[in-house]
Amino acid sequence: MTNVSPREQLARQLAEAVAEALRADLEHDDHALLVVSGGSTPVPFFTALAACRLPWERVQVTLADERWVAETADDSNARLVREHLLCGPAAAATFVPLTSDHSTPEQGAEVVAERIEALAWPASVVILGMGGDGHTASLFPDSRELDLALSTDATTVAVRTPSQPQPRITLSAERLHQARRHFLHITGGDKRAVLARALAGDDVRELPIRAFLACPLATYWAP
Ligand SMILES: O=C(O)[C@H](O)[C@@H](O)[C@H](O)[C@H](O)COP(=O)(O)O
Repeated sequence: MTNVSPREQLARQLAEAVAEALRADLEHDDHALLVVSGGSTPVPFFTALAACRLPWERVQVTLADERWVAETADDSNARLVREHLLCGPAAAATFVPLTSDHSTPEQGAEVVAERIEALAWPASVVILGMGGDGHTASLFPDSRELDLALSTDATTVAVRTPSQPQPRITLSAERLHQARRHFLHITGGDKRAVLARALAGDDVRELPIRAFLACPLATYWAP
C-alpha cells in the first residue's frame, strides 16, 4: 500500500464522487456541466479527475471565478485548469473560460455571461473553495461588489477587492446555486476553523461561504 497523504486521498475521493455525478447525469442528458474553482487546493483533485473514465467529449467545464489576467499568466485559473485537468482523455472536454479580450472585467462581464449562459445549466457539480476570510469564488467580504454578487440574477459580476492584486470576475451566487450538487474542497486547520465559524453564524457578508451552507453542501476536508 503506497503511503498516500490525507490530502491526496481526499482529492481522489472527491474526483470519484464528481465523476460518478457526471456519469449519472450523462445517463439522461447529452452534456454535463462542471464548474470548478481555482487557487492551489484543487490541483490534486484536477489530476485525479483527469484520470477518471468519462465521455469527456460530453462534459463542459467552466470556472466559478477568474482573475482578470492573460491565460498565460501564472495566476490564471484557466491556465490551472488547462494544465492539470484538461489532460489526456479529459482534453476532449469543452472548456469555457471567464475572460475576454476586454481590458477590464467590467467591460467583459456581459460577453462572458452570454457565453456561460449557453452551457448545460443546471450544472451537474459546482466545486467551491474557500479562503481564510471566508470568501468563495470571488465573493470577498472586503469587496464593494459583494452585495451585488450575492443578490443579482446576472450571471457574472466584475469584482475589485483590496485583498486581491488583480481585478476579478465571478459567477454570481444566484448562478452558482443553479447546480444539482455543491462540493466544498478545503484543507488545513485554519480553513476548518473558518468553516466552523461560518457554520456557527448567519451573516453572509461577514463570511460569504455562508451563502452556500443552506444548499446541500458536501464538504471535503483533510488536515
Ligand atoms: O480564484 C480563486 O482564488 C479561487 O476561485 C478562490 O475562490 C479559491 O477557491 C480560494 O481563494 C481558495 O484558494 P486556495 O485553494 O489557493 O486556498
